[in-house]
Amino acid sequence: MLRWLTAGESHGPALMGIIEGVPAGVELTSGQIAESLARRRLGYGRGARMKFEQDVVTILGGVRHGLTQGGPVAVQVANSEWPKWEQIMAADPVDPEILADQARNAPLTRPRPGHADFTGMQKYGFSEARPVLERASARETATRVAMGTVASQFLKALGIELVSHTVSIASVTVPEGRPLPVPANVIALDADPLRCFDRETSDAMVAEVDAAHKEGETLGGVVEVLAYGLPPGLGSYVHWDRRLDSRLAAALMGIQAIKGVEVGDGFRTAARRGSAAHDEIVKDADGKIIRTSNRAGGIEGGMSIGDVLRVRAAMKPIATVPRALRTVDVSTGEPAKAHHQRSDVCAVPAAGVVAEAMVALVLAEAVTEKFGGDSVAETARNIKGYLDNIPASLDSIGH
Ligand SMILES: Cc1cc2nc3c(=O)[nH]c(=O)nc-3n(C[C@H](O)[C@H](O)[C@H](O)COP(=O)(O)O)c2cc1C
Ligand SMILES: C=C(O[C@@H]1CC(C(=O)O)=C[C@@H](OP(=O)(O)O)[C@H]1O)C(=O)O
Repeated sequence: MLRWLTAGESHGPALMGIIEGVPAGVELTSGQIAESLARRRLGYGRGARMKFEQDVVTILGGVRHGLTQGGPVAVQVANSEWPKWEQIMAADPVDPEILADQARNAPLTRPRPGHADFTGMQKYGFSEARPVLERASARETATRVAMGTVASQFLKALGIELVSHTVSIASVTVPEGRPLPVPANVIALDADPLRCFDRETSDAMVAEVDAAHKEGETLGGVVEVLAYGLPPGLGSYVHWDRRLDSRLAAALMGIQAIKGVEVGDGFRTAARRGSAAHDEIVKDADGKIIRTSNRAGGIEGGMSIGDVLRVRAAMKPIATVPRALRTVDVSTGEPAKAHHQRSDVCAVPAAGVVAEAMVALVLAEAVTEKFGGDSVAETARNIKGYLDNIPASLDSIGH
């Protein structure tokens, strides 16, 4: 069993994540987590905060000399901007006069449409939006990426590797039928301004972000996560909440601003006829059972089939639109423009890195559930034993 939790606020001293159930012997350093966090800050169209703020990683438990020890892994991501927020976000009571002096502590009474602000105030009984947005903010995804790095390192030791990339920014989309990026392409992908695998489309995406920026607009888009090297049989058809697809969908929908999830060809499959929608089972020249296509995205019946896993997530445009949206000032009851200080124009490339982390966490959980193991070597032995015992008549890809 693998479980994890995050804590911390957007402008707090640090974010914190704890992941429990990671076998011993997984290679992990704070440098690797810092590298993943740096990938999350990438992307053309992110706001000023990405430049001046820094994530400072400390592993507080569960790792010794670069290897997990089997206990919970605790990671702190400290915020280099904390000194500016020390009083406003202090855990302990602060002299109200000191707070009254700080312009950035002005009550946020103009809730932003598309954010948790308004309903969060109703639900938790706050008179302004600061306490809501501090926790609702996608700053928290830094911890998810830290937790996802632990999961990815575990998966990597078992030969499972993930790739994420940007499929579209607004209506600019990678044309259908382009080859999928593979793990060897990750460095090139991270070097692309929008983490897009198609040069021409990436150029068009940059132009789209520039145009939106100029017009005081924001953009969304679609990201895709691929997982290579999965064995068949992760997840199960026996109960809805054990299905790998339902778990992936929940994990991806749990990312701030994600409004749609697709497994394999997803919504595009719905428009096809049955004979053109599925992946036929045939024998190759060596007598191995293979699929003629991978429209299902590597999942059938809620289980991995041993082919490449492919899931997509659709992100809405950033809600803090510079050309501010209409709202009501809840302190006066008067119509107003929504609070806006700064924001990303587009955070789709970052969302891809977060989606990759969430998929890694779901897959690592599914692996520990099926194969167990107190050490990564034991997990690997258990996978081998399972694969070796699949009869020759069922010999297939991913096996
Ligand atoms: C990586 C990332 C960065 C984001 N940056 C911003 C931002 O700068 N401004 C903003 O208004 N929303 C941003 N969001 C989205 C909001 O956090 C999100 O829309 C809000 O919390 C409301 O949640 P919902 O969209 O899921 O309903 C970002 C989301 C992600 C995943
Ligand atoms: C800080 C991060 O993302 C933030 C997520 C976010 C939001 O509303 O979700 C809004 C922005 O913060 P602010 O409103 O303070 O400018 C982003 O910069 C981060 O990803 O590390």
